[in-house]
Amino acid sequence: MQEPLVSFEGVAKRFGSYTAVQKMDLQIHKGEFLAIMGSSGCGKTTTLRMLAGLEAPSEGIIRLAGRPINDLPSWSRDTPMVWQSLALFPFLNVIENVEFALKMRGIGRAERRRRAEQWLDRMQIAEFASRNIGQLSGGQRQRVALARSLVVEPDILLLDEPLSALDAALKVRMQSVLKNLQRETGITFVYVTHSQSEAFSMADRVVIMSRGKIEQIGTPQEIYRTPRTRFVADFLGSSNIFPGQLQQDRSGRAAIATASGHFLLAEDAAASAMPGQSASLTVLDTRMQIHLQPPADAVNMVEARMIGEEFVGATATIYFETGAGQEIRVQKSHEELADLPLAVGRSFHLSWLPADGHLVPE
Ligand SMILES: Nc1ncnc2c1ncn2[C@@H]1O[C@H](COP(=O)(O)OP(=O)(O)OP(=O)(O)O)[C@@H](O)[C@H]1O
Repeated sequence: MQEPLVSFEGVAKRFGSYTAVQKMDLQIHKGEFLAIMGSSGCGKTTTLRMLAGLEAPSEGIIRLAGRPINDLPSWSRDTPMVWQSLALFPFLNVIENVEFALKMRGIGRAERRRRAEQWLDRMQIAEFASRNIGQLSGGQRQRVALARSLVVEPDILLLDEPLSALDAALKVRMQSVLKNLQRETGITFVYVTHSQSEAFSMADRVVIMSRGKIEQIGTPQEIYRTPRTRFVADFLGSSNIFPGQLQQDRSGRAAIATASGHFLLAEDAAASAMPGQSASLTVLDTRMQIHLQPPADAVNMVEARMIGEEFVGATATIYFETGAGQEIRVQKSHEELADLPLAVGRSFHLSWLPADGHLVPE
């Protein structure tokens, strides 16, 4: 296995008596797109700032290509790292902004012009080379800022909420620009965001943080399908969560007793389930079925009253409430719902396979 490009080993950061990042262990591999995600104040930016050398860890070691960098200022490191900033120089035009870092590095005029033009071309903004920054749209500025970061060909690019100021359509376009660029150049991207759609659409791996701690690290698919903690399941918002107590049913199969009923667990979850323990069962909203009549073969089923619906593009989310007051959401395509007489107030039966349920500790 290749040595990680970056490793955080027991890294903590305190500001006075406040701990912003707790004992973090994290490895970042060369060429990967890593997103760090979490709600406001969870320590994402502090983590990025420590990597950039803008903040010194209070504890632990950060290594870059094997070398501790805790006390090594960014300019004296062997591995070039750039912090992508949107703040362009208003007194320089587009190409001068892109050339600026090369000029600072003492690269000659002809060479820096050639390289800057190459990057403007790559970002499809060559036609704006001599425009003033004030004459550009948000998305064009964003591309200039990226060209300016990438022209120095860093090994690592650090990005902190780079798309937050853009409108929804532009955001989606820039996501694919960024992802393609990262793939083509092989530059390691460490990308801080609070947006799930950004993290999940671009990153190879996602780190989910809460209150200065890593809750889960994994591919977007792993995290989406099997959130490992209650926090992650809540944060992603795509799972139904049934808090309860683990137990064995009469035939010895592992089950969970919840306010809305007893539900059987998949075999892999059953192996680690200790009867009597508190836990929550999570079931993705896309894995639940809606029936008007209870099907004879359903293993896990609950009766619930429809309380609302929401349509986004090709999918619909239908909201239900069980007799115990638990809200359940089910996401389906319009075709899948076509034969159901959906109506607010009507009762339905919701089912899922034991294999689609995952346990998270309480
Ligand atoms: N220089 C500082 N002095 C004191 N507290 C700080 C300092 N920098 C950050 N903090 C605190 O540390 C915590 C983590 O901050 P950080 O900026 O890393 O959060 P974040 O996850 O990036 O949040 P956001 O999404 O809002 O930017 C916050 O509670 C913040 O107030």
